[in-house]
Amino acid sequence: MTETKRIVISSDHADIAMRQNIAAHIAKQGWEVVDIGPTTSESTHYPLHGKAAAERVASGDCQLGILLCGTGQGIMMAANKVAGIRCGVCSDTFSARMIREHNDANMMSLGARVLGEGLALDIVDAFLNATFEGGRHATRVDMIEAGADVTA
Ligand SMILES: O=C(CO)[C@H](O)[C@H](O)[C@H](O)COP(=O)(O)O
Repeated sequence: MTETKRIVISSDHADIAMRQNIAAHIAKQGWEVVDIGPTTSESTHYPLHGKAAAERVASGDCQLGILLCGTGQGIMMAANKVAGIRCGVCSDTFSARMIREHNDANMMSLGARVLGEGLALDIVDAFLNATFEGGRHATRVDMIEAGADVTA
């Protein structure tokens, strides 16, 4: 039996259309997409949306999450305040692949005012198609989660 793949996506007001187009793109790849972002471009606050999406991942309701705000930075900071979340901003496909392969990232954020939509979709694909390598990288991710010190 194949497990249903669920991914949460959210954003602030920076680019609703880009978020919805990314959601549709991901859905075509067999993911159940849980879009909890705002539906209008009325100004809102990225900390609220970053936290709400991160809680979906931290609870296990969704395996992965994609976030957008103007730069991707603020919403990433909000998501990373939730225990168990490892979220990075990506503006290139190499980083998007590596944060899965090496950092076991469970969320990625994008700068909707930084990226064109074509590049954003390629970055999303790189993130979704990569797999955590484990090994020495698992040791390091465990250190992140434990808040390990250099003297430990
Ligand atoms: O980029 C962001 C946070 O890192 C957000 O998208 C904010 O909206 C950004 O700070 C711009 O704010 P504004 O209210 O849209 O001018």
